[in-house]
Amino acid sequence: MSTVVLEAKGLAKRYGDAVAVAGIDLSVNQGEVIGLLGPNGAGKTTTILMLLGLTEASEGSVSILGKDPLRRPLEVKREVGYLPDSVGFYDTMTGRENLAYTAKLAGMSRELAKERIAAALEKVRLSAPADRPVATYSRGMRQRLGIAELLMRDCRIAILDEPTSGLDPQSTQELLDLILDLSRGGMTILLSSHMLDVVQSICSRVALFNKGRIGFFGTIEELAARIGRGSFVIDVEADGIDLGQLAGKTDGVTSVASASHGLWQVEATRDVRSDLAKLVVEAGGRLKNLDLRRARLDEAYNRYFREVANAA
Ligand SMILES: Nc1ncnc2c1ncn2[C@@H]1O[C@H](COP(=O)(O)OP(=O)(O)OP(=O)(O)O)[C@@H](O)[C@H]1O
Repeated sequence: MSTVVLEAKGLAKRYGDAVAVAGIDLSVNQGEVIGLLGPNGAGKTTTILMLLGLTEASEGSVSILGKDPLRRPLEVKREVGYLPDSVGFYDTMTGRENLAYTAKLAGMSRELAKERIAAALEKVRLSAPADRPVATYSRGMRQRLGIAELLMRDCRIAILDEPTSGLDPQSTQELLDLILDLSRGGMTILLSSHMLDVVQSICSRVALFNKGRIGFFGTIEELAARIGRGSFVIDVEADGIDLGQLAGKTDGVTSVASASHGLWQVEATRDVRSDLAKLVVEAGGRLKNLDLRRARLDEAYNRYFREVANAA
Protein backbone atom coordinates (compact mmCIF):
# COMPACT_ATOMS: atom_id res chain seq x y z
CA MET A 1 0.00 0.00 0.00
CA SER A 2 1.31 3.45 -0.84
CA THR A 3 2.19 5.80 2.00
CA VAL A 4 1.44 9.50 1.67
CA VAL A 5 4.57 11.42 2.72
CA LEU A 6 3.60 14.91 1.65
CA GLU A 7 0.21 16.55 1.70
CA ALA A 8 -0.85 20.12 1.04
CA LYS A 9 -4.44 21.28 1.46
CA GLY A 10 -5.81 24.61 0.24
CA LEU A 11 -2.33 26.10 0.31
CA ALA A 12 -2.29 29.80 -0.60
CA LYS A 13 0.18 32.66 -0.43
CA ARG A 14 -0.50 36.35 -0.90
CA TYR A 15 2.01 39.19 -0.95
CA GLY A 16 -0.17 42.20 -0.16
CA ASP A 17 -2.79 42.18 -2.92
CA ALA A 18 -0.72 39.94 -5.19
CA VAL A 19 -1.65 36.27 -5.18
CA ALA A 20 1.39 34.01 -5.70
CA VAL A 21 -0.39 30.73 -4.88
CA ALA A 22 -4.17 30.71 -5.02
CA GLY A 23 -4.98 27.42 -3.28
CA ILE A 24 -3.39 24.09 -4.09
CA ASP A 25 -3.98 20.52 -3.01
CA LEU A 26 -1.22 17.96 -3.45
CA SER A 27 -0.73 14.45 -2.18
CA VAL A 28 2.49 12.57 -2.89
CA ASN A 29 3.32 8.94 -2.13
CA GLN A 30 6.63 7.60 -0.90
CA GLY A 31 9.15 6.89 -3.67
CA GLU A 32 7.35 8.94 -6.33
CA VAL A 33 9.22 11.36 -8.58
CA ILE A 34 6.90 14.29 -9.18
CA GLY A 35 7.49 17.00 -11.78
CA LEU A 36 6.38 20.51 -10.83
CA LEU A 37 5.77 22.31 -14.12
CA GLY A 38 4.30 25.52 -15.37
CA PRO A 39 5.12 28.89 -16.89
CA ASN A 40 7.29 31.47 -15.11
CA GLY A 41 5.43 33.00 -12.21
CA ALA A 42 2.87 30.16 -11.93
CA GLY A 43 3.69 29.60 -8.25
CA LYS A 44 6.08 26.63 -8.16
CA THR A 45 8.87 28.25 -6.15
CA THR A 46 6.47 29.82 -3.67
CA THR A 47 4.84 26.40 -3.19
CA ILE A 48 8.25 24.79 -2.59
CA LEU A 49 9.11 27.48 -0.02
CA MET A 50 5.85 26.79 1.82
CA LEU A 51 6.44 23.02 1.71
CA LEU A 52 9.89 23.54 3.20
CA GLY A 53 8.54 25.84 5.89
CA LEU A 54 10.70 28.70 4.59
CA THR A 55 7.70 30.95 4.07
CA GLU A 56 4.42 30.95 5.93
CA ALA A 57 1.25 30.12 4.01
CA SER A 58 -1.51 32.73 4.06
CA GLU A 59 -4.01 29.87 4.10
CA GLY A 60 -4.09 26.09 4.12
CA SER A 61 -1.91 23.40 5.63
CA VAL A 62 1.15 21.30 4.85
CA SER A 63 2.05 17.94 6.27
CA ILE A 64 5.47 16.46 5.51
CA LEU A 65 6.08 13.00 6.92
CA GLY A 66 3.16 13.75 9.22
CA LYS A 67 4.69 17.01 10.50
CA ASP A 68 3.92 20.69 10.00
CA PRO A 69 7.15 22.29 8.64
CA LEU A 70 6.37 25.60 10.34
CA ARG A 71 5.72 24.09 13.77
CA ARG A 72 8.51 21.51 13.67
CA PRO A 73 11.09 23.08 11.34
CA LEU A 74 14.14 21.24 12.65
CA GLU A 75 12.60 17.79 12.36
CA VAL A 76 11.37 18.52 8.83
CA LYS A 77 14.73 20.01 7.78
CA ARG A 78 16.48 16.88 9.00
CA GLU A 79 14.43 14.65 6.71
CA VAL A 80 13.84 16.91 3.72
CA GLY A 81 16.64 17.97 1.40
CA TYR A 82 16.53 20.93 -0.95
CA LEU A 83 18.79 21.23 -3.96
CA PRO A 84 18.51 24.69 -5.55
CA ASP A 85 19.47 25.13 -9.22
CA SER A 86 22.86 26.35 -8.16
CA VAL A 87 24.02 24.49 -5.08
CA GLY A 88 25.92 26.66 -2.61
CA PHE A 89 29.10 25.11 -1.29
CA TYR A 90 32.15 26.73 0.28
CA ASP A 91 34.54 27.10 -2.67
CA THR A 92 37.75 27.06 -0.66
CA MET A 93 36.81 23.86 1.17
CA THR A 94 37.08 20.43 -0.49
CA GLY A 95 34.02 18.37 -1.41
CA ARG A 96 34.62 16.09 1.55
CA GLU A 97 35.09 19.04 3.95
CA ASN A 98 31.85 20.62 2.74
CA LEU A 99 29.93 17.42 3.49
CA ALA A 100 31.67 17.06 6.86
CA TYR A 101 30.62 20.61 7.74
CA THR A 102 26.96 19.87 6.87
CA ALA A 103 27.14 16.62 8.84
CA LYS A 104 28.46 18.50 11.87
CA LEU A 105 25.64 21.08 11.63
CA ALA A 106 23.17 18.17 11.47
CA GLY A 107 24.64 16.83 14.72
CA MET A 108 26.06 13.64 13.19
CA SER A 109 28.91 11.92 15.03
CA ARG A 110 32.36 12.13 13.39
CA GLU A 111 32.57 8.38 12.82
CA LEU A 112 29.12 8.08 11.27
CA ALA A 113 29.74 11.16 9.12
CA LYS A 114 33.07 9.81 7.85
CA GLU A 115 31.49 6.52 6.86
CA ARG A 116 28.44 8.09 5.22
CA ILE A 117 30.45 10.75 3.38
CA ALA A 118 32.78 8.14 1.87
CA ALA A 119 29.79 6.03 0.74
CA ALA A 120 27.93 9.03 -0.69
CA LEU A 121 30.98 10.32 -2.57
CA GLU A 122 31.55 6.86 -4.00
CA LYS A 123 27.92 6.63 -5.11
CA VAL A 124 28.06 9.94 -7.02
CA ARG A 125 31.52 9.10 -8.40
CA LEU A 126 33.32 11.93 -6.61
CA SER A 127 35.73 9.85 -4.54
CA ALA A 128 38.74 10.80 -6.65
CA PRO A 129 38.26 14.61 -6.60
CA ALA A 130 36.81 14.61 -3.05
CA ASP A 131 39.89 16.28 -1.58
CA ARG A 132 40.11 19.08 -4.12
CA PRO A 133 38.59 22.52 -3.37
CA VAL A 134 35.05 22.84 -4.69
CA ALA A 135 36.24 25.92 -6.64
CA THR A 136 37.81 23.47 -9.09
CA TYR A 137 34.56 21.49 -9.62
CA SER A 138 32.48 21.67 -12.80
CA ARG A 139 28.77 22.46 -12.55
CA GLY A 140 27.96 18.75 -12.99
CA MET A 141 30.31 17.83 -10.13
CA ARG A 142 28.72 20.45 -7.86
CA GLN A 143 25.27 19.04 -8.60
CA ARG A 144 26.53 15.53 -7.85
CA LEU A 145 28.01 16.81 -4.59
CA GLY A 146 24.54 18.17 -3.81
CA ILE A 147 23.09 14.68 -4.37
CA ALA A 148 25.87 13.24 -2.16
CA GLU A 149 24.70 15.57 0.60
CA LEU A 150 21.12 14.26 0.32
CA LEU A 151 22.47 10.70 0.49
CA MET A 152 24.74 11.43 3.43
CA ARG A 153 21.87 13.01 5.35
CA ASP A 154 19.67 10.04 4.44
CA CYS A 155 16.85 12.41 3.43
CA ARG A 156 13.42 10.88 2.95
CA ILE A 157 12.20 13.64 0.65
CA ALA A 158 14.22 15.74 -1.78
CA ILE A 159 13.08 18.89 -3.55
CA LEU A 160 15.17 19.67 -6.61
CA ASP A 161 14.99 22.97 -8.50
CA GLU A 162 16.18 22.73 -12.14
CA PRO A 163 18.86 20.18 -11.20
CA THR A 164 20.10 19.70 -14.76
CA SER A 165 20.14 23.28 -16.01
CA GLY A 166 23.47 24.17 -17.59
CA LEU A 167 24.65 20.54 -17.67
CA ASP A 168 25.93 18.87 -20.83
CA PRO A 169 23.99 15.80 -22.09
CA GLN A 170 26.31 13.30 -20.43
CA SER A 171 26.28 15.06 -17.03
CA THR A 172 22.48 15.40 -17.35
CA GLN A 173 22.12 11.66 -17.89
CA GLU A 174 24.43 10.88 -14.97
CA LEU A 175 22.43 13.12 -12.67
CA LEU A 176 19.09 11.68 -13.83
CA ASP A 177 20.38 8.14 -13.25
CA LEU A 178 21.38 9.16 -9.73
CA ILE A 179 17.98 10.74 -9.05
CA LEU A 180 16.22 7.58 -10.26
CA ASP A 181 18.48 5.54 -8.01
CA LEU A 182 17.48 7.67 -5.02
CA SER A 183 13.80 7.10 -5.76
CA ARG A 184 14.31 3.35 -6.15
CA GLY A 185 15.89 3.46 -2.70
CA GLY A 186 12.60 4.90 -1.37
CA MET A 187 13.35 8.63 -1.46
CA THR A 188 10.46 10.80 -2.62
CA ILE A 189 11.46 13.47 -5.10
CA LEU A 190 9.82 16.71 -6.19
CA LEU A 191 11.47 18.21 -9.23
CA SER A 192 10.75 21.68 -10.52
CA SER A 193 11.88 22.12 -14.10
CA HIS A 194 11.17 23.70 -17.46
CA MET A 195 13.09 20.91 -19.20
CA LEU A 196 10.23 18.69 -20.27
CA ASP A 197 12.36 15.89 -21.72
CA VAL A 198 14.13 15.59 -18.36
CA VAL A 199 10.81 15.52 -16.52
CA GLN A 200 9.38 12.92 -18.91
CA SER A 201 12.37 10.65 -18.45
CA ILE A 202 12.15 10.35 -14.66
CA CYS A 203 8.80 11.57 -13.29
CA SER A 204 5.94 9.22 -12.44
CA ARG A 205 3.42 12.09 -12.26
CA VAL A 206 3.41 15.77 -13.12
CA ALA A 207 1.68 18.76 -11.50
CA LEU A 208 0.90 21.56 -13.94
CA PHE A 209 0.85 24.92 -12.21
CA ASN A 210 -1.20 27.68 -13.78
CA LYS A 211 -1.76 31.08 -12.18
CA GLY A 212 -1.20 29.88 -8.64
CA ARG A 213 -3.20 26.67 -8.94
CA ILE A 214 -2.49 23.11 -9.95
CA GLY A 215 -4.58 22.70 -13.09
CA PHE A 216 -3.62 19.08 -13.63
CA PHE A 217 -1.97 16.37 -11.52
CA GLY A 218 -1.38 12.91 -12.92
CA THR A 219 0.63 10.77 -15.35
CA ILE A 220 1.63 11.98 -18.81
CA GLU A 221 -0.78 9.45 -20.33
CA GLU A 222 -3.59 10.89 -18.19
CA LEU A 223 -2.63 14.38 -19.33
CA ALA A 224 -2.78 13.30 -23.00
CA ALA A 225 -6.20 11.73 -22.40
CA ARG A 226 -7.42 14.80 -20.49
CA ILE A 227 -6.77 17.12 -23.41
CA GLY A 228 -8.84 14.88 -25.64
CA ARG A 229 -5.89 13.23 -27.32
CA GLY A 230 -4.96 9.59 -27.15
CA SER A 231 -2.25 8.41 -24.85
CA PHE A 232 -1.07 6.05 -27.64
CA VAL A 233 1.00 7.68 -30.36
CA ILE A 234 1.82 5.60 -33.42
CA ASP A 235 4.23 6.69 -36.13
CA VAL A 236 3.28 5.08 -39.44
CA GLU A 237 5.36 4.94 -42.60
CA ALA A 238 3.57 3.64 -45.70
CA ASP A 239 3.53 4.11 -49.49
CA GLY A 240 0.59 4.21 -51.88
CA ILE A 241 -2.18 5.21 -49.49
CA ASP A 242 -3.58 8.25 -47.69
CA LEU A 243 -3.73 7.21 -44.04
CA GLY A 244 -5.56 10.40 -43.13
CA GLN A 245 -8.58 9.23 -45.14
CA LEU A 246 -8.28 5.57 -44.20
CA ALA A 247 -7.74 5.72 -40.45
CA GLY A 248 -9.84 8.70 -39.45
CA LYS A 249 -12.89 6.55 -38.70
CA THR A 250 -11.11 3.72 -36.89
CA ASP A 251 -12.47 3.15 -33.39
CA GLY A 252 -10.12 4.74 -30.81
CA VAL A 253 -8.26 6.99 -33.25
CA THR A 254 -8.42 10.62 -32.10
CA SER A 255 -6.24 12.23 -34.78
CA VAL A 256 -4.16 11.47 -37.85
CA ALA A 257 -1.55 14.05 -38.84
CA SER A 258 0.61 13.87 -41.91
CA ALA A 259 4.21 14.45 -40.76
CA SER A 260 5.79 14.39 -44.25
CA HIS A 261 5.31 12.42 -47.46
CA GLY A 262 4.45 8.83 -46.52
CA LEU A 263 4.72 9.51 -42.77
CA TRP A 264 1.81 9.91 -40.37
CA GLN A 265 1.39 10.39 -36.66
CA VAL A 266 -1.71 8.67 -35.32
CA GLU A 267 -3.04 9.35 -31.81
CA ALA A 268 -5.44 6.89 -30.25
CA THR A 269 -7.01 5.90 -26.98
CA ARG A 270 -5.84 2.28 -27.47
CA ASP A 271 -3.12 0.39 -29.31
CA VAL A 272 -4.49 0.45 -32.89
CA ARG A 273 -1.36 -0.89 -34.64
CA SER A 274 -3.00 -4.07 -35.95
CA ASP A 275 -6.03 -2.08 -37.23
CA LEU A 276 -3.71 0.35 -39.04
CA ALA A 277 -1.65 -2.46 -40.58
CA LYS A 278 -4.83 -4.13 -41.85
CA LEU A 279 -6.16 -0.86 -43.32
CA VAL A 280 -2.93 -0.14 -45.18
CA VAL A 281 -2.59 -3.65 -46.60
CA GLU A 282 -6.28 -3.91 -47.61
CA ALA A 283 -6.05 -0.57 -49.43
CA GLY A 284 -3.12 -1.93 -51.45
CA GLY A 285 -0.50 0.18 -49.66
CA ARG A 286 2.99 -0.88 -48.61
CA LEU A 287 3.58 -0.71 -44.89
CA LYS A 288 7.20 0.17 -44.08
CA ASN A 289 7.12 0.95 -40.39
CA LEU A 290 4.73 1.08 -37.41
CA ASP A 291 6.09 2.46 -34.13
CA LEU A 292 4.21 2.81 -30.87
CA ARG A 293 5.58 5.39 -28.42
CA ARG A 294 4.51 7.18 -25.27
CA ALA A 295 2.63 10.45 -25.48
CA ARG A 296 5.20 13.23 -25.39
CA LEU A 297 5.10 15.56 -22.43
CA ASP A 298 6.16 18.62 -24.45
CA GLU A 299 3.27 18.10 -26.91
CA ALA A 300 0.71 17.45 -24.16
CA TYR A 301 2.02 20.38 -22.07
CA ASN A 302 1.84 22.85 -24.96
CA ARG A 303 -1.66 21.73 -25.92
CA TYR A 304 -2.80 21.96 -22.31
CA PHE A 305 -1.61 25.55 -21.90
CA ARG A 306 -2.98 26.52 -25.35
CA GLU A 307 -6.40 25.20 -24.28
CA VAL A 308 -6.18 26.99 -20.95
CA ALA A 309 -5.33 30.25 -22.74
CA ASN A 310 -8.18 29.78 -25.24
CA ALA A 311 -10.66 29.07 -22.46
CA ALA A 312 -9.68 32.24 -20.57
N1 LIG B 1 8.42 37.95 -2.31
C1 LIG B 1 7.50 38.23 -3.23
N2 LIG B 1 6.83 39.38 -3.22
C2 LIG B 1 5.88 39.66 -4.15
N3 LIG B 1 5.51 38.81 -5.13
C3 LIG B 1 6.15 37.64 -5.19
C4 LIG B 1 7.17 37.27 -4.26
N4 LIG B 1 7.61 36.02 -4.58
C5 LIG B 1 6.91 35.64 -5.66
N5 LIG B 1 6.04 36.60 -6.04
C6 LIG B 1 5.10 36.53 -7.17
O1 LIG B 1 4.35 35.33 -7.05
C7 LIG B 1 4.13 34.75 -8.32
C8 LIG B 1 4.63 33.30 -8.32
O2 LIG B 1 6.05 33.30 -8.30
P1 LIG B 1 6.93 31.98 -8.21
O3 LIG B 1 8.35 32.42 -8.09
O4 LIG B 1 6.39 31.09 -7.15
O5 LIG B 1 6.68 31.33 -9.64
P2 LIG B 1 7.43 30.11 -10.35
O6 LIG B 1 6.36 29.22 -10.89
O7 LIG B 1 8.41 29.50 -9.44
O8 LIG B 1 8.20 30.82 -11.55
P3 LIG B 1 9.61 30.42 -12.26
O9 LIG B 1 9.30 29.32 -13.22
O10 LIG B 1 9.97 31.68 -12.98
O11 LIG B 1 10.59 30.05 -11.21
C9 LIG B 1 4.82 35.65 -9.35
O12 LIG B 1 3.85 36.51 -9.91
C10 LIG B 1 5.83 36.40 -8.51
O13 LIG B 1 6.08 37.66 -9.08
